[in-house]
Amino acid sequence: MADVRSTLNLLRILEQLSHLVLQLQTSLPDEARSKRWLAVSLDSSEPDWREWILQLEQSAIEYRYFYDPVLKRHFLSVGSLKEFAICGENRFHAVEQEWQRWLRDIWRPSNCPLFVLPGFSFAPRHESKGWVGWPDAQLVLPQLLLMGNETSFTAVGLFEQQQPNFVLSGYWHKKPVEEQRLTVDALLEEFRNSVESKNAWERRVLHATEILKSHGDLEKVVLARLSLHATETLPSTAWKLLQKEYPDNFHFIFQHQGMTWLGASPERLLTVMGNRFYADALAGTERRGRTDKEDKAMGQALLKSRKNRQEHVAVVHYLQEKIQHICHHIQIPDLPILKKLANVQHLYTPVTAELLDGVSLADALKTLHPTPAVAGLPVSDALAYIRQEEPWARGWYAGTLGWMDSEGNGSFAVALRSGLYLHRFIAVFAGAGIMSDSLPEEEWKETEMKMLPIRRAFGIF
Ligand SMILES: C=C(O[C@H]1C=CC=C(C(=O)O)[C@@H]1O)C(=O)O
Repeated sequence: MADVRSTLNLLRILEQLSHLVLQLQTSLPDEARSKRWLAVSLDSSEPDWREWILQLEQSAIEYRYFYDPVLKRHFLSVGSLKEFAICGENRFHAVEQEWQRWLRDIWRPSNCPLFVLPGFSFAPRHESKGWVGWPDAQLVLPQLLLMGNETSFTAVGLFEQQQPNFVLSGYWHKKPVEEQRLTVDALLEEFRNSVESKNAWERRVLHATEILKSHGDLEKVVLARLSLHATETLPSTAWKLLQKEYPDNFHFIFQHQGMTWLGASPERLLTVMGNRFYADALAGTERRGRTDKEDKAMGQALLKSRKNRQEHVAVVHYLQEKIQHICHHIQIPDLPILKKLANVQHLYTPVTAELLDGVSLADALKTLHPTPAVAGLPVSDALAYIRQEEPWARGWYAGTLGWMDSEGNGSFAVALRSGLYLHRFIAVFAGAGIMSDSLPEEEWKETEMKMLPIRRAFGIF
């Protein structure tokens, strides 16, 4: 009976919020009457994130979920009152401005928090090809927001002032609409045609090393690949496994037009909290050892590996150079440490700083995304190389997504160790940083290791 209880739980929360808003409407201050939306919140205990996601997956209501391991906080955004999608270079600022516009049209009591979960692709699309149905950036104003930890949560309901009844319940048991199948089928076909053989991908790596050796501007390029698998596992089940195996990663599930984009990323792009700024440099990879002794030895070897250290230092320098335009009081440790995940270990350097006055979250996102860890160095040359040489569109793989609140705070992860679920298929993505001395076979193995978490979570061995 767990299902029924949880279904009722979410609906009951919405019902309570709906009663609150009806009460509020009788005593609204004048300035509230001209606003389009009203928001109300309630605090409660015993959140059931897992059951809620399971229930949402079985409904036709689109939702977005993000877990921030630094704050140890879950964010869930359910349904959609309004959507904003945009393509092009100006996407970060366009999203921020749209959010500000929406905020000006929402009236809420002073203690009612608000946030959204925006998502951005790897790079603005230059042609219309690839990832049909997915814009370069997307923002949704949900009907219901839930945020909290394992023991308590805050629920926020958003309602049209003119029509404050909640709209979700009617959709609860609906099946996904048929038109979405066309987009899903088109994307599946695109991915089928994008899968490369081991030989073909290694040829691409070899070609990149030749370019890198030719002493042009390009120092490093990240080459990615995808694999496509039939699966009987549902995203909510995969997510549960990922949460168990990778509790310290950023977890995300973004539903869009009947598709589910999900992952468990080790890499934070940035966090902004007031004027505090945090970012991670993550580049350089080795597998985990089979015993403690082997694992330690492999970690030490990674710390000493010339190729990996070079790759890592280049990312750190890049970050340092970039953020000095938006930050001061920058603190970066001299040496990387190891970030150990269940299947791989990475070289990792945490970066902290203070934002300069007047710098917004969108400024910071635009400054840092995409990083050399997912593009290469220099970033603009690497992007040009990827655009020309990568035979498929990355879409939202290696993009960025996270949460953003009404005060301009937010935290964004790089969408790695990720996959797109399309009606019983999972497309899995991974890339590897290619330097002039990279060995194609080793890089292939590295992408296989990086694909393992998503493949395993979907029952693919
Ligand atoms: C591009 C990916 O990983 C990046 C992040 C960490 C380490 C990386 C590396 O060692 O190549 C990559 O730069 C991926 O997971 O698809």
